[in-house]
Amino acid sequence: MTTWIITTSNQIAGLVAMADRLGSPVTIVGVGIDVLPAADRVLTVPLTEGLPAEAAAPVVCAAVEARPGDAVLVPDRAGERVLAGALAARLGAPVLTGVVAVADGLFEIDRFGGIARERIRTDRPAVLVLPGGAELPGEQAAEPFDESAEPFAARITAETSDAEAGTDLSSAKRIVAVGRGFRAEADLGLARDLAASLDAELACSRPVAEGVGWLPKDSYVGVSGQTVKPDLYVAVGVSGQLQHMAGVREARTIVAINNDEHAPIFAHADYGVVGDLYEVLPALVTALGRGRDRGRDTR
Ligand SMILES: Cc1cc2nc3c(=O)[nH]c(=O)nc-3n(C[C@H](O)[C@H](O)[C@H](O)COP(=O)(O)OP(=O)(O)OC[C@H]3O[C@@H](n4cnc5c(N)ncnc54)[C@H](O)[C@@H]3O)c2cc1C
Repeated sequence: MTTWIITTSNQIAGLVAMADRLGSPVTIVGVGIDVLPAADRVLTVPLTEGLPAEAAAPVVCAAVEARPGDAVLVPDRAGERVLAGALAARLGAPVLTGVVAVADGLFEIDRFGGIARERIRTDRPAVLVLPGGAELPGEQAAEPFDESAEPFAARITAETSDAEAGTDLSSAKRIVAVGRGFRAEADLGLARDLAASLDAELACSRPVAEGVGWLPKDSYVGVSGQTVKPDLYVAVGVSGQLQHMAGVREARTIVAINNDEHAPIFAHADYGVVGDLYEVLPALVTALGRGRDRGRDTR
């Protein structure tokens, strides 16, 4: 049996951890990347300039000779999800998301934000879409995979960059998450100040991204968004509904700031501030600044 990891970057610590649990020899297939973390076998599917990773799907499918019992691990990122779909179609394999445990070929999956757990056994390979995780050092030069399969004829014709994009929340150590407690988009500046003070990334609840569109869609945390495991998660004006908290279960410390003492978030928080975020955030940013200044004085 083999565990396959398909990736376009070295941000695969989460996948390597799952591969360790599966215990089979590991083959990493890098798409458009040729120096990868060490594994039993490391292959690269080269990408010519202007070709998006998704276009390499036919070549990636040719490279992955998965057999029943094999697991194919793919990071939960936009381009790679397309590769997961192509591989599943080619292998006749199920795509499993939310896998939390594997034992003897039995995959355990959280359902409904973790209130139920489903167990799945398959007599085919399984394609698992998982949070990629932190970056690992590139240690092994990959062998090029030479195959006659033609990539799709897609081309990158233009690129627009989003000021907020490019953050992989799944590997962030500190996160400030904003919810609908903010009255206006401009007020998110308060949360950005706090994030800057804490050297944290900015995330949000689903309505902030999908509803009012104040932050990009890949910024929201929860059962249908990102799964995160930071050391510190500061939830500001977030009510703490089950669907949101499902994405935060592995956070080490949760701090909640909410003006409703009965908000569900307080049942999940290690520390809670019952108060108006419009007063609490500026005070917190000032206090953190003072703390830093004091630290400088004593050096
Ligand atoms: C199938 C499904 C999937 C979903 N998936 C997700 C998901 O992945 N992620 C997700 O986040 N949601 C998801 N949701 C939505 C989820 O159920 C909640 O509706 C959502 O998380 C609520 O977002 P919120 O906490 O920002 O807003 P609200 O629930 O409106 O909470 C706002 C909070 O701000 C507080 N507040 C208001 N004013 C202030 C103030 N001045 N100072 C301090 N606090 C204040 C309020 O007390 C309240 O607790 C899903 C829903 C469904 C049905």
